[in-house]
Amino acid sequence: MTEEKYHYFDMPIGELPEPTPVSARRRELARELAAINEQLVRLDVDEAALMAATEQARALRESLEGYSHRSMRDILGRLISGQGNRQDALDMADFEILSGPANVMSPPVTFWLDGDVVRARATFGRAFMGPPGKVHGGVLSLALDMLLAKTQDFVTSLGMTGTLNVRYMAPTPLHREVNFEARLVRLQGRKLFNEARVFVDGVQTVAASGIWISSQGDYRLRPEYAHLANDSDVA
Ligand SMILES: CC(C)(COP(=O)(O)OP(=O)(O)OC[C@H]1O[C@@H](n2cnc3c(N)ncnc32)[C@H](O)[C@@H]1OP(=O)(O)O)[C@@H](O)C(=O)NCCC(=O)NCCSC(=O)Cc1ccccc1
Repeated sequence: MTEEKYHYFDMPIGELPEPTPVSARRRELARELAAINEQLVRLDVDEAALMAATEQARALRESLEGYSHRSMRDILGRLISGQGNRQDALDMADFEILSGPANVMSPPVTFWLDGDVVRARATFGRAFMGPPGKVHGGVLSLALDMLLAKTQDFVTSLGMTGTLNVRYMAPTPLHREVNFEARLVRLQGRKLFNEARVFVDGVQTVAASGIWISSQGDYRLRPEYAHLANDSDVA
C-alpha cells in the first residue's frame, strides 16, 4: 500500500492525522510534562523536595539534549511540494501552540468543523490564569486566532492573521469547559472576514472578529461550501 502524501495547503487547520507510534509517545511525554507544570503552580512543598524534583528534571532535560531536531526546512519543503509523509504532517500539527497534543503548552484546544461553523472546546487549568480563577485574556485571544484561522478550511488559499479584534464581555473561568464557535462572514479579494464567540455554560464571555490576508491570491469558496455565497454576503 502506498503511503498517503500530505500537502501543506490542503491540511485541515487544527485537525490531526492518526499519530505514528513516535507521535503517540511524544503526546504522552507532553501530557506528563504539562501535568507537572500544572502541579507546580503554588505547590506547597519544602525546599528539599523541590531540590530533588529539580535534579530529576535536569537529568531528563540533559538526556533529551543528546538528540537533534527534525529539520523544519526539510519538512516544510516536502509538504509544500505535496510530498509530505504522515510524520511530516504530524510534526507541523502536533506542536501547534494551544492545540498541539505534543506541545507542553497545550491544554489542549480541540477544533472541528460542524457544518458551516468552526467549533472548539478546551478546559484551561491553573497554568493559564490571568485574574485569580480566570483564564488570561491573551490565552483566549490566541485560541480565537487559531479558531478563526480554521474558517480558511471553507476556502482555497491560506493566509495570515491581518487583524484580530477581541471584546472581553465577562471573565472566563478556569477548570470549566470553554466552548468556541466561529464562522466565515465575507470574502473580498485576498481578505477573509470572520467572527467568533466564546461561551461557558451557555453564557457568552468573548466576541471576536478578524481579517485574514491570503498569501496565494484571492480567496475562493471551496466547491463543497459554495452555498455560503447564498447564505450571507460571502462573495
Ligand atoms: C501579509 C500581510 C498581512 C499583508 O501584507 P500584503 O500581502 O503586502 O498585503 P497588502 O498590503 O497588499 O494588502 C492586501 C489587502 O489586505 C489589506 N490589509 C493589509 N494588511 C492588513 C491587515 N493587517 N489587516 C487588515 N487588512 C489588511 C489591504 O488593505 C489590502 O486590501 P485591499 O485589497 O486594498 O482591499 C502583512 O502585513 C504581514 O505579513 N503582516 C504580519 C502578519 C502576521 O504576522 N500575523 C500574525 C502571524 S499569523 C499566525 O500566527 C497564525 C498562523 C499560524 C500558522 C500558519 C499561518 C498562520
